[in-house]
Amino acid sequence: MAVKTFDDLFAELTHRAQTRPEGSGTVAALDAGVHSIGKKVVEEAAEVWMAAEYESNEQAAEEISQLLYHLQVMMIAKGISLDDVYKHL
Ligand SMILES: N=c1c2ncn([C@@H]3O[C@H](COP(=O)(O)OP(=O)(O)OP(=O)(O)O)[C@@H](O)[C@H]3O)c2ncn1[C@@H]1O[C@H](COP(=O)(O)O)[C@@H](O)[C@H]1O
Repeated sequence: MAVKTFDDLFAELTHRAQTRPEGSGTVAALDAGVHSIGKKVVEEAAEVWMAAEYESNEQAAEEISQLLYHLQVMMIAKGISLDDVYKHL
């Protein structure tokens, strides 16, 4: 099976937001709102930092994946598209 890319995850989360399947953590996070998502972004960013300093690269990579997930949830909550972000890269 091919690995999931950043764009694949964004498409998946956008679909979750539109279809609102029961039990989706993404739907729950979106319903909780920007303030709550923002706290998760900061929490995961701190976990990335700590894992990078004190844990293995594998553990750091996992924390980075979680940070990317929460950043995408924030983008969807705010109506920010991939292109809105990419144009600044
Ligand atoms: N990639 C992720 C992903 N990365 C991180 N997370 C969430 O981010 C949180 C990470 O939390 P931690 O590991 O720090 O553990 P924690 O602090 O104890 O977690 P909480 O108590 O805060 O929930 C968890 O709540 C995870 O559910 C993710 N949740 C979902 N996805 C993917 O998003 C897609 C949609 O998921 P659902 O909306 O849940 O169906 C699926 O492909 C999932 O694999």
